[in-house]
Amino acid sequence: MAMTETTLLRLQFLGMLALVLILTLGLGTYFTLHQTHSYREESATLEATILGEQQARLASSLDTLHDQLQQIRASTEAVLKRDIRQQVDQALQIAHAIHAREQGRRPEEEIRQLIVETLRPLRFYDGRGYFFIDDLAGNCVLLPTAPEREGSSLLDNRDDNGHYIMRGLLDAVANPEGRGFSRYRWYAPENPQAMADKIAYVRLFEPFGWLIGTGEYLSTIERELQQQALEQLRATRIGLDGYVAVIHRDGRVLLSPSNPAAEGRHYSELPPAEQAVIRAILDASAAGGGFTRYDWHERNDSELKPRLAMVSNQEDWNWVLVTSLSLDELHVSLAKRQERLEENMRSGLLTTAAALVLALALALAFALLIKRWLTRRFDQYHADIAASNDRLRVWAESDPLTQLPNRTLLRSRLDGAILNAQREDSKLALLFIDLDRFKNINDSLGHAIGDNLLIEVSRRLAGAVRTSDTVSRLGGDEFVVLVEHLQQAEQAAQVADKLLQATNGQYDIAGHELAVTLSIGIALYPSDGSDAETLLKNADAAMYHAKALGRNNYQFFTAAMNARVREHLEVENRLRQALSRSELTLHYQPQFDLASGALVGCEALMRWHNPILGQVSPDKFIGVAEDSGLILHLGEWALFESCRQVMDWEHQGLPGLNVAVNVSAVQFRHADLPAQVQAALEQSGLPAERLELELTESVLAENREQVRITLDRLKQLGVRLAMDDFGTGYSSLSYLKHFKLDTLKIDRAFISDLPGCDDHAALAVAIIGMAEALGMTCIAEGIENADQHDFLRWHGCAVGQGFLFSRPLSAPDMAALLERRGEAAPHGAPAAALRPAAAVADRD
Ligand SMILES: Nc1nc2c(ncn2[C@@H]2O[C@H](COP(=O)(O)O[C@H]3[C@@H](O)[C@H](n4cnc5c(=O)[nH]c(N)nc54)O[C@@H]3COP(=O)(O)O)[C@@H](O)[C@H]2O)c(=O)[nH]1
Repeated sequence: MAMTETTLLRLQFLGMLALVLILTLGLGTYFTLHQTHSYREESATLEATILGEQQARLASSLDTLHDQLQQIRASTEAVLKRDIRQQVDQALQIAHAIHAREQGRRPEEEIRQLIVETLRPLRFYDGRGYFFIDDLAGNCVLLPTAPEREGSSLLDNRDDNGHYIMRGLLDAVANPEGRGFSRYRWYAPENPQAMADKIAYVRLFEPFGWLIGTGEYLSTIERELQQQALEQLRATRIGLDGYVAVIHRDGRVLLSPSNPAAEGRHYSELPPAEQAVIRAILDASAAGGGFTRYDWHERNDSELKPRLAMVSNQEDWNWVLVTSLSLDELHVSLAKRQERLEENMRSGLLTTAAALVLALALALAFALLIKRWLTRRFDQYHADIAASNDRLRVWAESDPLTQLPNRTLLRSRLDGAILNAQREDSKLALLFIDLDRFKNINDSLGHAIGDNLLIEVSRRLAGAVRTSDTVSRLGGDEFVVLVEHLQQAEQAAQVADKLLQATNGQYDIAGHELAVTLSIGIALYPSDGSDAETLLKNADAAMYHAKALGRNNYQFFTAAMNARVREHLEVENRLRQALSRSELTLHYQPQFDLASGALVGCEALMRWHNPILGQVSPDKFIGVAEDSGLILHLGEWALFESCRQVMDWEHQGLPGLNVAVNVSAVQFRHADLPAQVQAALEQSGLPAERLELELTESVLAENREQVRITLDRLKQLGVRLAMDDFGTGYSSLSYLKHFKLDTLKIDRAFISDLPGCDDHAALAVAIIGMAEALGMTCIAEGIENADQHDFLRWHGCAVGQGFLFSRPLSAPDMAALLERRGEAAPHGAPAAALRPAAAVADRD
């Protein structure tokens, strides 16, 4: 399924939305779980903290209670002593009061009896306390609990520890104050079978030498203090509903503020639930104490409520202290704090939810913004692509130098134009244009000048035709103009005329005055081709024909041109294999010293015999070889072969001979000619001064500096340089001066009508004179008759060649000639006179 941009944008938006939702849900879930988990943890911590706090409170309360009880217990003896001292002090006051009152009024014995009987009935400590009187001899005077012992000595009375009780009492008053405490053990009223610790306080009653005292059991006071302590504990509150319970280790409930009815009862008498609790408490006590939990009836409450308790032992009194708190309180406190926690969690969750909703909203807004931005970017991208496609199309379809349509666009317009012409039954013309000798300008003045010239020419071409016509550049100096909607071929000729006129003339390019002419070939649709390919090929052929006809003109395509083009192609194809198939040979045209008639050299001329084409003239194949570049191989071969051949003749004992080899402009430009020449000389052993290279003027007209460098290198090798076909081209004297050439060859065109044609005669004489003046050898080529020969010899032309003397000869014929004459000598050497009759036929 094709993915459109709208779908892409939607998908992007939905994807982003989904992502944001997933993220929001994920984060929401995470935060919720995290908060819940935190809440649970905090709640558990809180419960543990509260429990800990309560336990600490219970423990601290117990510590305080233990301290209090310890103090109470520690005060037992002091309380006892204080109390019995108060009692004895009162008894002494009474005795002294009676003695003071009755002294002198009654006999001493009566006073004694009065005091004894006054003190006898006195009771305290809930009736169990009494006063006793003993004399200093240890005899009992008053003992209300055993009157039968009164009058008897108690001096030897001992307790269960063997302590002499009476003696202890006597010791207690044996001090200046006559008072003191004495500790001993005696039968306790609650358990007459066993003795218990007792403290007595005695004071000396001097009037009768008595000691009056009383004693009290420590356990009795301690019990009282315990009772007081229990009452204090009853009033003790821990927190709101915390209280203290006391159970004796023997199982008696001593204090139960929540259930006073149970006090004084053994726990086994209580209801089973309470029994179980107390048993558990006693077990905990037996284990050293600690925290426990149980359910207990609160006062006036039938419902069992959970309590947290701490059990602790009061060892001295065999008490088990139980401080307890209602767990309800703990739960209430916990619930309150959990509520706060929950509130915090809820507000945390709400904040998280709000943040997530906000984030979601922001993300949505962001996604929308991104979508909008992307839409704009896509639009911009399309606009950019369209613009760059336009630029690309322009770039791909136009020539970068002239901005004219290039071959691609021409082809497409030509195809369209052919279709139109087919539909409309009209004609169209294709004008193939090539600048005449543009290459020379390019090579001599440089590419920048050439490019500017092309731009100017293209401007003039475009200005000369209608805007509906297409002026295109194929490359180099080739232009094609497409003219549509023609009714007659003459209209194409008019366009060609206009183009020639528009472009003909001077061009000022960077200070150079340049003259430009065009050659135009015209092909018409449908007569010269029904497709673009054919029309272009035929217009090109017509353009070549225009060139061949002297340039600066236009030619319509004809069938003959086509044949020529085909022939050109065939020659090129067959020439490619000519070297490898040894179809090429060199013929040698002898050159003679015109003054002496001596054979001085020869010109090597290429010959090609093809099995199909037969003997092909150099005029036909040299141009093709130059156009196709094959001349590079052919020329190199000719150079090596001619040097080798001349030396071969010499090695055969034939006379040494100069040899002139033609060098094409293409060869001069591209191949490393000096290196080739050096190699040919070295390989053959031919002395350099016997080799002459024939260059055409067009070679010298090209890039002067480069030409000069190559020529200098050639001169350094020692070879001779000849200017061939002099007079047909630029015939520039400056070349002769500038390049220091050795030989001037007068073109045969000027020789052929000598001596009758005055112009050519004057020209020939001028060239001969010029060569002489410049110290150059002058060679006349194409001497066909004696008049020409005489004229040239008369005017001092040094050397001549032509059919008059000999046609170009095959190597064996040349060898035969050399053998016959045996007189060949280098330039300037004396030679035998040559007779025209000695002319040798070119077997070609
Ligand atoms: N670059 C190379 N060019 C070569 C080579 N071989 C030949 N050529 C060039 O081909 C052109 C035609 O040459 P060709 O057909 O060989 O003609 C030469 C002579 O046969 C011809 N000639 C000589 N004497 C006469 C004459 O009395 N009458 C007459 N009608 N023709 C005559 O002239 C041609 C030699 O010309 P030139 O080279 O200018 O001295 C020609 O341009 C050759 O240069 C090659 O190997 N390389």
